[in-house]
Amino acid sequence: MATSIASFPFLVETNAEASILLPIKIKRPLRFPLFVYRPGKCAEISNLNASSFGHSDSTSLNYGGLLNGRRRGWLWRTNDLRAIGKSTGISQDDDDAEDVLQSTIEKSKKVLAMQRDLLQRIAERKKLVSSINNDSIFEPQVDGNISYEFTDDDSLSNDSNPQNTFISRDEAVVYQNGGMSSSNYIDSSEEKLPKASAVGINQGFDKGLPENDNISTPEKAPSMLRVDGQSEDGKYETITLDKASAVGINQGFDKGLPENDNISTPEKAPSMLRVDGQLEDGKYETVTLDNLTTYLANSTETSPLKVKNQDGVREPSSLETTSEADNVESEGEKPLPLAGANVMNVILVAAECAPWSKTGGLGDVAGSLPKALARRGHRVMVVVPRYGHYAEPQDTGVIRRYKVDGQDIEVRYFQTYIDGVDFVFIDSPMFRHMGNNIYGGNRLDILKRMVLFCKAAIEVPWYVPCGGICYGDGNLAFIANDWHTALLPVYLKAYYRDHGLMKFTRSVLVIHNIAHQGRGPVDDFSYVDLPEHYIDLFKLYDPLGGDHFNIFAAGLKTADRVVTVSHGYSWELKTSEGGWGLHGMINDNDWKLRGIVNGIDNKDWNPQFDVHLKSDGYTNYSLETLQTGKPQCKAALQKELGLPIREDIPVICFIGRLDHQKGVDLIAEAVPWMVGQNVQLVMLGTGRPDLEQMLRQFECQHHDKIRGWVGFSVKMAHRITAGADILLMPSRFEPCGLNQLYAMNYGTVPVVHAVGGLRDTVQPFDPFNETGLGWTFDRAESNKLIDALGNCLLTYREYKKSWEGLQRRGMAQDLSWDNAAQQYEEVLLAAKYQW
Ligand SMILES: Nc1ncnc2c1ncn2[C@@H]1O[C@H](COP(=O)(O)OP(=O)(O)O[C@H]2O[C@H](CO)[C@@H](O)[C@H](O)[C@H]2O)[C@@H](O)[C@H]1O
Repeated sequence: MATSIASFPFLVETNAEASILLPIKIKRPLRFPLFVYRPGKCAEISNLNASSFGHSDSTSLNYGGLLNGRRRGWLWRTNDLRAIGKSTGISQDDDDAEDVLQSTIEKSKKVLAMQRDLLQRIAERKKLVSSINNDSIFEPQVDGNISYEFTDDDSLSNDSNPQNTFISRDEAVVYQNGGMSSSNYIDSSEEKLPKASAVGINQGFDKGLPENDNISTPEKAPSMLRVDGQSEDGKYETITLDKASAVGINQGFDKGLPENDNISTPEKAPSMLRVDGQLEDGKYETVTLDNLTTYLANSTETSPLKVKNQDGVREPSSLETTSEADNVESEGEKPLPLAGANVMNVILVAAECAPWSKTGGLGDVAGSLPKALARRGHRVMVVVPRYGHYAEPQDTGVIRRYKVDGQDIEVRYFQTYIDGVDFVFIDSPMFRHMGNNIYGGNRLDILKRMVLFCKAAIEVPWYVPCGGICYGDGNLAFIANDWHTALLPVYLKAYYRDHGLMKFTRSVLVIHNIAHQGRGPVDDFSYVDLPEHYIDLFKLYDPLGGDHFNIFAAGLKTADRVVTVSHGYSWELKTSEGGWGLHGMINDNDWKLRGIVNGIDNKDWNPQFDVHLKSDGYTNYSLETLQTGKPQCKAALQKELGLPIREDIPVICFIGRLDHQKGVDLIAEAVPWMVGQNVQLVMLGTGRPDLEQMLRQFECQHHDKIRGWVGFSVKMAHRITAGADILLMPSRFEPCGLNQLYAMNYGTVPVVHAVGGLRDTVQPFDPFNETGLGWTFDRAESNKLIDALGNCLLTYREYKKSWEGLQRRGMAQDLSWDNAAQQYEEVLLAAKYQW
């Protein structure tokens, strides 16, 4: 019986031209040729032919390797595959072939068993996750690491304890991409890492495995595959495969297995694993683990695999499967991505991105919005400067040079793939060692850094392969953020679109804070390196300073669409008070402006999973355990800060930048009143030196009631949010505000100035109807703050049920990014179809 390649949709035959993974942990000489790519030198791909390994058979046999984790690998001997499928030129009645056949059947069974195990673990994890939070937006992680080891008997073996097998530091996998660049995805910072879990993704072999079964190479076999996964320890792993390794992801098991050996597909398997493939015709496909089994199951002869091409359009591939896939129980049709046919390539460009770099809310947004867009099915990248040495990103080997102020500056690109998002870091001496002083230096220093950053970021889709494939400039939208990257839309136009390049690339500019605009004297124009006539975009008349140079202005005019981070702020931006000199222009461009309220990262900022609540007496809690968990966190906070541990005393907190915007001076004015209220006040912030000093002074003066923590501590921000009862946000203006969202998610009741995003997100408490989420006051004045806080304290003390209702309503909200991501998608689409 002939078995066509349709049974093995991912099973491909490699040839000498194909790049190949380094096999790892080979315990005895291989008997087969091995193509080895040596890092950095594609010319050194060497064909270690059969004789190199003491084997006389010169038949081109290959090893497919799928590196798991960052360290673990397994090897698949193509010879075996041929033995079951394709005539290799080796006599099929050869005893060896029979042996190989038998061993392959054995291996197949093992692989199936492992797959079952993986799926079971996935199902368990999924059950756990769904029991934790039905509404949770975060993606469950795979902890079912299945490993394959190339053992002495040349068989694929499964290590029952996946944590036990590792490859050493110098064992690496490198891919080579068209000679343009190479990327080493192995993180050498860890001595030992768990093995990959993706290798268990297959659907079996062929029953019976007839002697002369052929395996033919599909016309359009994936030439580059990538598997990304998150392991139990939270480490991320990226594996790039080529054709040779694609054999590891195969399909079709099963003949010869017991009748009831069906594989159950969990309702929704974790999507932490992703397989990206590029077809030979340049088309691109993505399979995540959450859809992989369905993907495979659906890919019958009559239902060809759906693939996503580089333009994001899903279309059938020539890869097909046989009805063997029917042996896998699928729980239903794989739904299309939420974005449907609208999937796009999206690149968010920002000056900071949590957790690597963060000075405020922009970092949070850059770290979490892209993940929500990716969950909708878009191919998403974040580009951010590399301010220090970060553990996850690896050097892609891509080097480019850009002119800044007449000098050629070299940049390198680092890359990692986490939660469905490619994070690309631009490395240059100009960014390096900035640490957390991201915006340090004088005006021109920052300007030059941003010129370099925007120039380098815009060409990432051309030059930086992610998972082996560059994004390209078709069906692509950039999301630039604040003035730091407002040059990007301008460069897109001036350098590219004006010259017929990047014709299908669009830009969206997000206003997080209009107060910072990248202003300077008109002469600053010489630093941005643009044709003379572009100066008009930057020139702005200011009643105070006359004509000046304004980067935000140029970005707002040039971007295809503009978003700001709440509806309230989009309205305020158009007023002379809220527009900070740009209101006229924003009014002129009103047609392309939209307000979208930020979401929060439900994984990082979730009291149920918060990693900062796992020690020092803190505890994770949820709506169900609010009444015990939150008081425990409060006591732990009081203890950590050296305050009296008193459950009955309300803890009021403030977290944020110490500047005019945040209204911390209004809190200062209210402090004399507050200390008479038998409350505790905890303030965390950095910023203006005078305000920092003020915090210290309050702590000295009222040591039994006030703590002023001067510094930037993410851990303390989380702990304070969990342990406090009340959050104060008397911001003078607040485009969105994230702290009030975090607070509500933690059952901490906000008292806010009703402005911008604060007004949008904190519905005032109505004691008659028991509705609302907190207290608001309508003017940024300390007496207004005192009024609102007074009512809040009264409710806290006298109306416990109402208080609990406030907490619960806050926690029950869906504050996730999913809703916002959908709205961003609409904006991206509008930009896409805009000419
Ligand atoms: N000392 C400290 N230690 C630890 N963490 C600290 C800290 N000071 C601040 N943070 C953290 O920084 C973030 C601040 O976010 P915000 O949205 O409140 O303000 P920001 O003004 O920076 O952001 C701008 O952009 C965001 C995103 O769009 C808008 O929400 C906002 O209105 C706009 O002003 C929060 O995650 C907070 O916990």
